[in-house]
Amino acid sequence: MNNFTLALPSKGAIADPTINFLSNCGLKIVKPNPRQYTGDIPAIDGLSVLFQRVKDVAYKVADGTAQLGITGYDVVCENPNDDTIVIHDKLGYGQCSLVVAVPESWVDVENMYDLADVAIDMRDNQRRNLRVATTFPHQTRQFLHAHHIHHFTIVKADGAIEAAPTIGYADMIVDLTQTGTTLRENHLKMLPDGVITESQACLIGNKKALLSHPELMQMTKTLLEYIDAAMNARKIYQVTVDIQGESAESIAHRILQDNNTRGLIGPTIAPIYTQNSSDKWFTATVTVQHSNLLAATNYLRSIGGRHALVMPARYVFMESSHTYDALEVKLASS
Ligand SMILES: Nc1ncnc2c1ncn2[C@@H]1O[C@H](COP(=O)(O)OP(=O)(O)OP(=O)(O)O)[C@@H](O)[C@H]1O
Ligand SMILES: O=P(O)(O)OC[C@H]1O[C@H](OP(=O)(O)OP(=O)(O)O)[C@H](O)[C@@H]1O
Repeated sequence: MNNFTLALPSKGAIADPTINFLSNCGLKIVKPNPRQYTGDIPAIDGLSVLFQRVKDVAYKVADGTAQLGITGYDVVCENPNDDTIVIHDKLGYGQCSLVVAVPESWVDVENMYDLADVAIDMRDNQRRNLRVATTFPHQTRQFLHAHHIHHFTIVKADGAIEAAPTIGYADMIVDLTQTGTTLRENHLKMLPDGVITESQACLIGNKKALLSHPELMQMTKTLLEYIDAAMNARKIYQVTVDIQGESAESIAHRILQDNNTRGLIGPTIAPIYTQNSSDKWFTATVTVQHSNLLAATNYLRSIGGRHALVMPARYVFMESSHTYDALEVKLASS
């Protein structure tokens, strides 16, 4: 089989979470040597792993060196490329936002309209542009233009962007934030309407490679089957209760009365063979959404359910991988 490459982050905020995420999906990565930048996923024959910086993951997928990659959605938005397709935009970790932040001392600046006034004021009264420090110039330009701010200069900086206004080489910043701590500690405030991109880890692919290699599509399908099934499972529990009743049908009827206990299709009910054969006991199994677990358990109690045994699901395979189905549609229309 052809060898294809999945590029993964080698360092930074989403490096370890990516390894853990894939491992939780049943896609453990085997790295023969911790110092090497390559690895394998034994569950998918013919797919190698290449560890790269988050930005390089995006570049390598765009130029086809890697056919698949996991990186931050913020990075993908910053480097738009016609050859890159976003296959899954919410892998559920690495959440952060790219935001506009100004010094806390700018008490009159509460939103993007106020910021537009500041830019005009600087231009008219100080004869200079608003200086914006960022490593995301593309999204910053687009966002500021969309908010009618045109008199600005991007100051490229490599790290510690948050210090730029204090040091004095920029007036304000555009950077990633997660908890907001770094902004606060640097006496900056984000503007409530200044969220440019909501980001999390995403799976991307090289469009041309996907369109021209059926074996790569097959590998991507396997990858997505595992990812979808593991992500579906996070929301679902299997609940089993013992319950007395005249018949399996009468118990099923009671269970089906409540939205929270209807499960994916309906309950499974089986007889329990007790020592006292005059008692008619059954065991009923239903799948329950995580958010409805307590409500479902309480309903089962209210109809006579006892001894609720709750098991987390490991995988929930639906009739097909919805993400793979969506990829086929996107590729067909591209
Ligand atoms: N709190 C966070 N702060 C920054 N990035 C985060 C955070 N949480 C998740 N991320 C994700 O992790 C990525 C940052 O990874 P990393 O720290 O390796 O980037 P970097 O510092 O720009 O890398 P490099 O120094 O190699 O250029 C972001 O692009 C984003 O998608
Ligand atoms: O809102 P917070 O939770 O404080 O997180 C935001 C900070 O985290 C990131 O830096 P990181 O520590 O990843 O290092 P970096 O500056 O090298 O990217 C980011 O660049 C911010 O500085």
